[in-house]
Amino acid sequence: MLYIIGLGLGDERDITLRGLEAVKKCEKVYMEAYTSLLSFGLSADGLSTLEKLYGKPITVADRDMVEEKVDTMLSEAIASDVAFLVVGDPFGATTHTDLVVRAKELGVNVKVIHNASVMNAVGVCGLQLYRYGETVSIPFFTDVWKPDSFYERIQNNRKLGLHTLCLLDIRVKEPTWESLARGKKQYEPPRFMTINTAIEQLLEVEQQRGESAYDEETECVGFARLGSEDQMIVAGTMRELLAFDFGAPLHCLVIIGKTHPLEEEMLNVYRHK
Ligand SMILES: C[S@@+](CC[C@H](N)C(=O)[O-])C[C@H]1O[C@@H](n2cnc3c(N)ncnc32)[C@H](O)[C@@H]1O
Repeated sequence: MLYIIGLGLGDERDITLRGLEAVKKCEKVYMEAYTSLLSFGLSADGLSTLEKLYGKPITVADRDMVEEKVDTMLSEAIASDVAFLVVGDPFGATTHTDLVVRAKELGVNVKVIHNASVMNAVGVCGLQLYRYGETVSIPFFTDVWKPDSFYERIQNNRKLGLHTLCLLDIRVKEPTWESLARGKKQYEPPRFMTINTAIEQLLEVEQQRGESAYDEETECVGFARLGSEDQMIVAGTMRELLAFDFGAPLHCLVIIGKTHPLEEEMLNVYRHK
């Protein structure tokens, strides 16, 4: 059996009882470590906290492993119980549907154990979850690569008065261009996009497109480390949030659409002072 288990957003204690029971009976435990991270990170210490709680070693499954060596994990799950841990919910934002499809093709039984996701935790700011449009991802720009397909999506959401959740790029174990050219992979240090960088990039694209999808005065909410003890939630204009220090990752941003009075009342709790 392959158990795909959501860990929630805060720390090791956010796993559900059902999730913990499943992990405890699994012979092998993998942890997906490239689409999100727990608030205490994936440092040696962070992992050993998880390992201590579960009473067994964890294999960190990076992008290479999940994309290239997934069949090894699945063949283990034919004969024994294997856990695949995902921070947040396994089907929140990045869905691991490809893994489920591949497992089914190989005749592996799959059980999913859900948990909280960034997709619902943003509800804490008071903006109603059913008033959101398409979620967008903001990738890190380089000098020569500035993909901006998020712009139309934000524009469309805003035309309909809907809020937009912007998920911010995470670069973990990305091979450097030079190493790819040499054929021997070397990796860049991990990078997590801040709300400040996201807003800079959003405004850069608006300046180029000039279609007034949003501007410096557009109201947003910035979230850092949602679900952890020191989570930070600040509502303000893009200009205000651009200068605000949200601290350690992970960050995400909501661009506010048309609001209901009750949403406004709740947003006031988080207004930038
Ligand atoms: C692929 S999504 C998260 C998927 C995860 N499985 C889930 O359900 O939450 C990753 C992005 O969500 C945002 N994110 C995830 N956890 C967060 C948190 N605790 N606080 C703020 N943003 C978070 C960040 O922008 C991050 O780059």
